[in-house]
Amino acid sequence: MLEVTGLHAGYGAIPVLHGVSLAIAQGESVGILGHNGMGKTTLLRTLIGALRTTAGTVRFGGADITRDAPHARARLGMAYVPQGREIFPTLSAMDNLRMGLVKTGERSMATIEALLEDFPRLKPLLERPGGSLSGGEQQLLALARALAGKPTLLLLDEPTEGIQPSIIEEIAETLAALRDRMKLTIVLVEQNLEFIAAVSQRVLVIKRGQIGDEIPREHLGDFEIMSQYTGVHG
Ligand SMILES: Nc1ncnc2c1ncn2[C@@H]1O[C@H](COP(=O)(O)OP(=O)(O)OP(=O)(O)O)[C@@H](O)[C@H]1O
Repeated sequence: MLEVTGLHAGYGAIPVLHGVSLAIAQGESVGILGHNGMGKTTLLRTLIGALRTTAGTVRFGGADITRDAPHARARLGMAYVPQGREIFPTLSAMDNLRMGLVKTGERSMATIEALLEDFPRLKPLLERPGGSLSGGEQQLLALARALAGKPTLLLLDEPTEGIQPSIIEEIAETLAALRDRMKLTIVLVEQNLEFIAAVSQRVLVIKRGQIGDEIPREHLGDFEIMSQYTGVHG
């Protein structure tokens, strides 16, 4: 479904990605593990088209989208939950969710009502301003808002950053359930070993702007071994 070949990108004259190649099948959930500054956010921003690809190709659902603008990629089914979540702080949680419908133009609330069954923690919070929710609640809201647009590929940038452990576990369970039920394809960049192991079927390691090792499936969840691949500790 997503095929990236020899991807280069950066900021002005500063190169950050030096030939990233990866292939992700429909319905697969792939984690990309890496330290701060290794290019995780840059990779996701290049995949959604917010940063220009300077060399290489991105194919999505068989089409070459390397030069497509972000809105065109969104229309094809890509959704992105950025680091920091970008909830509209003064809009209510419900209005934040409604913003997620803009992509499909849906007017009825059926999608949101169905989604809330997967996000029960949001139900009593819907009238509150988005900015008054805790970090974990905002992350759940950002996920639900992204899913309201009915994406086929969900790109997540460090969803556990700054979030208390009890909600991290809930977010992992919610994502794993959605992945299994909706056959969502997920690309998750993270440095939280436990979370990435709970959500991903495969984990790739990014180092200095390139994909290095793939951690063998049998080692997912063995945090000592995982940390040897990256130097990231659980
Ligand atoms: N807007 C920018 N202008 C110039 N350099 C940038 C910019 N954003 C990021 N960088 C640099 O690009 C490199 C990769 O950053 P990136 O944010 O992709 O890393 P990351 O792996 O996501 O790390 P983090 O977890 O800290 O966000 C870093 O050296 C960073 O300083």
